[in-house]
Amino acid sequence: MIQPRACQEQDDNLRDVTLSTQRLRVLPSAVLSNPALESLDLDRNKLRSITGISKLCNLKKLMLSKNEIVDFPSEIRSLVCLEKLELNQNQIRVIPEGVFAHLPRLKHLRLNNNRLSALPSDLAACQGSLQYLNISNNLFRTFPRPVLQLGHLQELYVQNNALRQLPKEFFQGQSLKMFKANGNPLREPPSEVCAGGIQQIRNYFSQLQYSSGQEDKRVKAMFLGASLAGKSTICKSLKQGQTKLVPKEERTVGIEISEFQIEDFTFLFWDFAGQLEYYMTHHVFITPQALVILVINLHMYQTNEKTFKELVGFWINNLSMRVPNSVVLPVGTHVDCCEEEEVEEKRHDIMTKISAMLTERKRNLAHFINNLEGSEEPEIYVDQWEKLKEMESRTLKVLNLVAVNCTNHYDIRKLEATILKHVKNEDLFPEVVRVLPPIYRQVEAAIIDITQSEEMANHGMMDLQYLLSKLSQCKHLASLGRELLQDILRYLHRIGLVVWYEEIKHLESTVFLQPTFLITMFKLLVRYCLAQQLESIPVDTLIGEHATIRDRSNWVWTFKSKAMLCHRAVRALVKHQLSSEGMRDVFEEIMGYKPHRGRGKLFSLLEHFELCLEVRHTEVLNPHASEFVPGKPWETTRGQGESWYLFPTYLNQTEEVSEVWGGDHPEDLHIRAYFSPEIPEGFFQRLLVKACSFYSTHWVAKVTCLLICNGKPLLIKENNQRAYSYLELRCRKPAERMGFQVAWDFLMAVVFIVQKLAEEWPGLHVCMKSPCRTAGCPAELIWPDMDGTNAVTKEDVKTCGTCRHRFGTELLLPKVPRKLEEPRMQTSAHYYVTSYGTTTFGHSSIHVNQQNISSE
Ligand SMILES: Nc1nc2c(ncn2[C@@H]2O[C@H](COP(=O)(O)OP(=O)(O)OP(=O)(O)O)[C@@H](O)[C@H]2O)c(=O)[nH]1
Repeated sequence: MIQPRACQEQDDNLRDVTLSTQRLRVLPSAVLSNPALESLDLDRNKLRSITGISKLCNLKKLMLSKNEIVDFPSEIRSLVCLEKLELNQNQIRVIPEGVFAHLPRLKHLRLNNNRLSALPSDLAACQGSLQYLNISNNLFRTFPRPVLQLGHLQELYVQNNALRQLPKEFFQGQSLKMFKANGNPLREPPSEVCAGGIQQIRNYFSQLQYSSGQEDKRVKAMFLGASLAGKSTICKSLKQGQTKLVPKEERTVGIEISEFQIEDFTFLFWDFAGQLEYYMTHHVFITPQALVILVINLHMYQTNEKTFKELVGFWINNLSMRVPNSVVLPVGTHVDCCEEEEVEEKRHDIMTKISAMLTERKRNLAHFINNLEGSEEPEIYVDQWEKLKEMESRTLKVLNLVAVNCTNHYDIRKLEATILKHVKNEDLFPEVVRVLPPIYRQVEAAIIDITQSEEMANHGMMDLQYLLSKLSQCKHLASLGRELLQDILRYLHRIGLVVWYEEIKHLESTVFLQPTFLITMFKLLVRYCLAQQLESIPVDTLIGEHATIRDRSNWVWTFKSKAMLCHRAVRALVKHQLSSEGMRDVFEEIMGYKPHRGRGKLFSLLEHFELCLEVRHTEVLNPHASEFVPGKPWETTRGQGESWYLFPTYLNQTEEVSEVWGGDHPEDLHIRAYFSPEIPEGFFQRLLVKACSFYSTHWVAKVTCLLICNGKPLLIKENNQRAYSYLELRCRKPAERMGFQVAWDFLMAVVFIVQKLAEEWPGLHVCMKSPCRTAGCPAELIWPDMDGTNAVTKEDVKTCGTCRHRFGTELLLPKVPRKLEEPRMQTSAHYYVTSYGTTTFGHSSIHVNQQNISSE
């Protein structure tokens, strides 16, 4: 029977009972007979009702998250002392009137992940007490009116509903400190404004007091597809309203951006280069809420799996992972080079294969969900189950393929009409129309004037303060303050018109008025044939950087063998490339003014987007290293020689890591992170950058990486095969029992870096498994949820369902057995990476800022 953890040990006055994850269907009578109870945690059970709870009239906290409640339990009205109520992740549709009127002390209410579309009006009775309300992931179409009266509310979460509008009255009070509304088709204020936070929303509404809002109809269209598909041709033809054939030699480098009008819609076209080398920057530029135009050269297309994968499948997979809610319009070009039936046959083949891909994705997700539901303990997989369910609800909308001959004016007009028809469809694009205060448009127009003016430098970079003074010179913008300008820039950044990375310290006061230049910066170091570029740096450029031909040879050697470049090499390379593109004048601006000092804007960008990593590259002992004196702070010696940067994209060897690791051993602690549908392009390289910033002793290679922590090695290997993509993590089996804690902490830290990174691909499913330790046994153990509140698993021994061998749990999972004499821990150890640089192990955490580690 049930073993209520706390109840077992309870004395008569027990006030706090935890009964989570017990598969309860009814409340145990032992609990109901304890009226002194103040806190009852019933998370993750199978409760449909909580009959009898009204007896617990002293209850202050009631947690019922992740149960099977459909009808709101009205008995809660008797719990008049209640301060905290959690009913999230149930199936509640309606909350009756007459419950909250009796809960005047309620401070904290979680109702997220239910099916609510309204709140009862008596919720207003909690206005003196309620501070936290979460109604995210429900079905609200309008903002619930009772919330307007909650004058003490400090946190409100309404994400992932169907809200179109937020009421300005709600933002008039000053108590609100946290508000999240992403995932709603908001027009007023638009999501891009809401993303700026409460103050930006308040400013937005106060602007609307002076003049009424204007409708802005704007669409970002991204042209994706393989090289030479015809992306630039379509983009330019649509822009100019006539056929505009692009010569073959004029390949797109990086991304090109252009803006134009069709009727009253403003289109921002992002034309992505099709060459593989640029895929590394896609995570920066492929953003949600855009119309994706997937361009396919029908002449090149063959009705076989291989060309489908290359020209279409690759993109569909990437879009499903990165922007799973997108609308995709496939456009087939070169129909003039095909027979009429051929076009039809290929169109049919492409559409059939795309829908087969989407069906397969759905089937895989359903299969994962079934696996979890059918497992022996489904309740320990609730988080994974929910994430899969959410993923299942998001799918690409792929429209019918339009076949065009780009040399034909009529076909271009036809394509234009099709695009317009789709963007006018509110079901497809609920967020196309945004209501904005007129000042937003005025600032935008003034910025466009500035960028087109004579005095504007080619690079389009401008200091924020200078921009403000320029804009203030415009007649109607004289009163524009810094805060409002920042709001508007944030908005323009989110819609893609300017680029302003305020979150990067080094760039917070630089606005890129022409985003194309930013892409020019990226492609200085993320490009095809970088080694040849390095080899061709002319002697006078080398001399300018105090380098010799011999240095250049060394740079080439280190780059080819280790994918590393030193600071001087980067400077010389960038100078050389800028000169050959006639942009030598921006060199100092982007690389910093003095050699060896100051890293310049380029590195801030590359590091922020995890494209490179500053590494140590010392081959000799350092005679200047400071002496370690026990009890005194020890400082690592910095500034020894030059900085080196690792560019994992260009790694091509694997031997070095294998040599240091010394080969796999059957005894190793061994786990796998499975990726579905596949490991995204650039994922592994970015993982290397992240993980190696945490662990400064590391060896890296093309598909493997070895990290060292406390002298212990951890190996990460990538295996990206179709339908079998995983990262393998290995540690040596510890010699004694307590060594497991250290090994699992290390593995877990990397697992959390993997999971954190995977969040950037909302359509990507990552599942952790431990293979059975019997040689040849194919069984794998799926890891339970790691939500920090539950012990990973209760047993100390696991039996393999296939080979029936029994193993100590610590060999398979991060569950380390307690020593017998050890007292029971109050809370289970938990781990998470809260932001880029913080990781928590059990009860302590470390903050990592690049390679500086400090404990908190
Ligand atoms: N005959 C014919 N030629 C086309 C058509 N569409 C594009 N082209 C030609 O195909 C070549 C490649 O077109 P682009 O528009 O440069 O292709 P892209 O997809 O931008 O290529 P990348 O810059 O490599 O990414 C150009 O020479 C175009 O003139 C078409 O429908 N018919």
